[in-house]
Amino acid sequence: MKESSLMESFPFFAKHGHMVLGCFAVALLINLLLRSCRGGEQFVRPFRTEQNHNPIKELNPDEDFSEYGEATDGVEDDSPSLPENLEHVKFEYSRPTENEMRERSRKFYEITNARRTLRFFSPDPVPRDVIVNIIKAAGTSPSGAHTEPWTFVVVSNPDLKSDIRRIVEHEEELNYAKRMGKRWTTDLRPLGTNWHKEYLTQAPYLIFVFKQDYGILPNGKRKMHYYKEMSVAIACGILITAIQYAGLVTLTSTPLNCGPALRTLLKRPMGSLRHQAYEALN
Ligand SMILES: N[C@@H](Cc1ccc(O)c(I)c1)C(=O)O
Repeated sequence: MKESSLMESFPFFAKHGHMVLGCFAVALLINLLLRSCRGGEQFVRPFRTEQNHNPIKELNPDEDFSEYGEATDGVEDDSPSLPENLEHVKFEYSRPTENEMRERSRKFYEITNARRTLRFFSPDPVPRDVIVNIIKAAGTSPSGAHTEPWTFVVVSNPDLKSDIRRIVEHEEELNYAKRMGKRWTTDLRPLGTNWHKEYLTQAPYLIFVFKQDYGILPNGKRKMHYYKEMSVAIACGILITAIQYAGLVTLTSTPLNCGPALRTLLKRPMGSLRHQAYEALN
């Protein structure tokens, strides 16, 4: 399992600083990890074909999920992962006029063009249902074989945020000092980034996005996930855009080398060999 590269599409310019004062804030951390299991507050989007199903599943962190087990079997099975008689959702469409399209695309561009990657946030609270809607929007993303290989974990607890900040700042200090190297740190200099991550305790919400390398079928077998990184990345794009559309602000970040410690803190399932080694050492 490898950590994704950090996504940085818009630099933060000091002159935009005043724009966020008084705004609601959301810090977004993207971390690509193993399949979902437990920890924090967790939202999982079910198949859209499941009618009358509450799309948000809130898991009790103390619940025992061991019954789901580890997938021990391969996928040499002739039954598909989705139901054979999968019910398809009816598509309703009415084509807008060209002028309507022009206007809608222009307005949408204006909204996306106003997004900035920020490293300071207002601690003002944001209604929880807004975050739920945003995650539901991200969960409408297309995915390989409709496997929806993602888990969103939302952290708002101040103690947990402090623990996360401690882990990230510790690793990032090493990253900047040793791991990233001269070229990388030189390229980042104009952006003014460093290992101090006050925003991790300032922002009202941290959203972790976990990649599920595979799922577990009801019969305990492994459910194959296809194009998982691409699928998760598309979902992240929708997530960020939904946050922007709601009038909130974000930082998209993948703190290098923090995966194992964050997985452990957030009680995520064992991931890479590196994570297992980390667990063994701690
Ligand atoms: N993870 C570090 C370094 C960093 C920062 C921005 C960026 O676009 C890239 I690529 C890397 C940090 O978050 O400071």
